[in-house]
Amino acid sequence: MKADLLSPAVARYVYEHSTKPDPLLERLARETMEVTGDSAGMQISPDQGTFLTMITQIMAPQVAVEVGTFTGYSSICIARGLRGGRLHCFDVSEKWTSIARRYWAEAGVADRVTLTLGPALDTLAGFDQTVDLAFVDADKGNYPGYYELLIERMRPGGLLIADNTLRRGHVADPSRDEPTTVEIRRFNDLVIEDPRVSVLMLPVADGMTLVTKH
Ligand SMILES: C[S@@+](CC[C@H](N)C(=O)[O-])C[C@H]1O[C@@H](n2cnc3c(N)ncnc32)[C@H](O)[C@@H]1O
Repeated sequence: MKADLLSPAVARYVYEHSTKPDPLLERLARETMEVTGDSAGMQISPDQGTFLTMITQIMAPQVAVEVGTFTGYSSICIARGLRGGRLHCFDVSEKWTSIARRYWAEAGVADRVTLTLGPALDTLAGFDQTVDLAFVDADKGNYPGYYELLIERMRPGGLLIADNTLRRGHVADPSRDEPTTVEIRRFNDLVIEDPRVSVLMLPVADGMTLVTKH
């Protein structure tokens, strides 16, 4: 459970009163742990997965984008919420996304997911569709670049969700100056100053920022 922003008792309560992942997602989480070791911590948490499926159902996007796919957990949650739209995934890792491809097939969503491999600043620059929904969960230093590329392409009323925007609460602690904390602070400041959008930070898991375009 990633929600160490809450007390353990509240985090447990929230977990117990939220829809759980199905056996396929549980198996994917287990395999990710076995195959990637410590990197498995990059995977979104079950409550975030439930949230992504719900928000995708509500938004009913024709074009959804994910930056940072890893072994596929969040992409399956988004793809499962689609009703006729497509999810375009961007990642650099052939190795990790080969696991995602296998699970997309098993989950029955492979026909609605496209994967583009390569540095996402370059590959997104060549993406020429209007974006309805975006989930950003890749290298934190490039969040400002991904944000600009996605907001430029987003329809009015579209939604961008950025993950890990609280950095375990370190963003609010001036004594913390690790590179990733500094990068995320810079991103959070940039977004709240942007007159094109409305912003809500959700203290879910490691912090998710919701950004809607006016
Ligand atoms: C935090 S993980 C994504 C976790 C995923 N959303 C999930 O739920 O399992 C970050 C991913 O970003 C990818 N990544 C890192 N740098 C990247 C870049 N410059 N361009 C595209 N993807 C990148 C990594 O390969 C990794 O798979």
